Amino acid sequence: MTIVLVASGRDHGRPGGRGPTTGAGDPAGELRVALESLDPAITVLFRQTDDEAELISWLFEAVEAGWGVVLNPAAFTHYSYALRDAAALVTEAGLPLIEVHLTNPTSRDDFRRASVVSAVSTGLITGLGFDSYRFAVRAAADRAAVRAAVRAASPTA
Ligand SMILES: O=C1C[C@@](O)(C(=O)O)C[C@@H](O)[C@@H]1O
Repeated sequence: MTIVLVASGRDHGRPGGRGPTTGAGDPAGELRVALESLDPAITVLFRQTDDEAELISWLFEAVEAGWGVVLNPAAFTHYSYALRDAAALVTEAGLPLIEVHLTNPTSRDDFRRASVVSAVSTGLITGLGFDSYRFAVRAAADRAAVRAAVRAASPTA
């Protein structure tokens, strides 16, 4: 089962940082350790950028490939209707999209109280640092597995 982890935000992509590296590279540091504890049947692909158009293109790619998505939209969370529409295509295709925030944005600035992505996300995990990614990958993989099982039991579902 393949889950693509799509992250924006400079902290996530810093060379030698704790989060995903750029492109499809290996994760660094804490995130690698966290994801190594997951089920080996789950393949996690990493994508990191601060470019909105690139983020959107990766959501289109997930729809075409049938991948579940873990998405940290960083500040795009709070205003990007373009990203929201692309996220909606993922969930409308029956694929899980788990929105992730390392912090709890609602306890920060007022403008962070609203997420324009949450209404179309399968679920939301916030405030658990890098564990947010681990739980989100787990949730996306579980959702995809349940859907596959339901489809196998009832091909018209
Ligand atoms: O860039 C980020 C990081 C963030 O998405 C998080 O992971 O906590 C929360 C956002 O509000 C902020 O703009």
